Amino acid sequence: MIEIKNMKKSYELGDEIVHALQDVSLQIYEGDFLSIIGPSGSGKSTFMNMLGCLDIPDSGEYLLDGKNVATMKDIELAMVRNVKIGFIFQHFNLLNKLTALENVELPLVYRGLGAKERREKAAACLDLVGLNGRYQHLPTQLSGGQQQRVAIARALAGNPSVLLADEPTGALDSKTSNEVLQLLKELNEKGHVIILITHDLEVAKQAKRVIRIHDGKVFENGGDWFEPARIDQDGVKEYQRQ
Ligand SMILES: Nc1ncnc2c1ncn2[C@@H]1O[C@H](COP(=O)(O)OP(=O)(O)OP(=O)(O)O)[C@@H](O)[C@H]1O
Repeated sequence: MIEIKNMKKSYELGDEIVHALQDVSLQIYEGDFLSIIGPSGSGKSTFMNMLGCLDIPDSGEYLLDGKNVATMKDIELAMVRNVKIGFIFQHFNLLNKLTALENVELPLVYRGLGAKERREKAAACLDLVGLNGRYQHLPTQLSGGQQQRVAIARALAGNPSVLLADEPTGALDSKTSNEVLQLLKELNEKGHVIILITHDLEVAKQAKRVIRIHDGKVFENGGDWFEPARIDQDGVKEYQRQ
């Protein structure tokens, strides 16, 4: 469903060139649930921006459902983003003056859906994430976990094939984090591809596949990553596929 081939992205900073993504190749399949883990500065945000069609690489290919995203113009990118990808953020990014239902409806307004259809879809998405009975609550009247559920419902509203979650549990306590991760697992079982970006190994381990990013290069786990003795921030070489 997603195929990334030899993707490169550099930033110029004065005289220095930062190679944020170095020849990254990755396949993401129907039904996948993968996490991307890496320390600060490793290239996670850069990679997420590419995966979310928020930025374009310097070179390489990005095929989404067989279409080469890397060559699309801004307007096409915006369309792909709107239809194919649902975004979930660490700090929820809800509008505080709108109710839960109105927040979830918002992306559907941009799609030109009528009010009744919007309301029904938004309500169905809130039901799906376990928030029936909370339609009229404002974000400030909801717990952090409930706010993240609203944000997940909003991401689901447009029925995207991919959910791209950037540190979705970063602002939550561990119990609530587990509930949100459980919800993401259930959504994956229902057929959504989930890409979870995190710096937390315990969170990353919940996914079916774990991709480690380090100095702009990606490594996939070879199955023996998770022995405790081998887990440390600097042990990336140990984790490379043999
Ligand atoms: N706009 C930019 N201009 C110059 N350098 C940049 C820019 N954006 C990112 N970089 C550099 O590219 C590298 C990768 O950054 P990136 O933000 O992707 O890392 P990250 O893994 O998301 O880090 P964090 O977890 O701290 O957010 C870093 O060395 C960073 O300093």
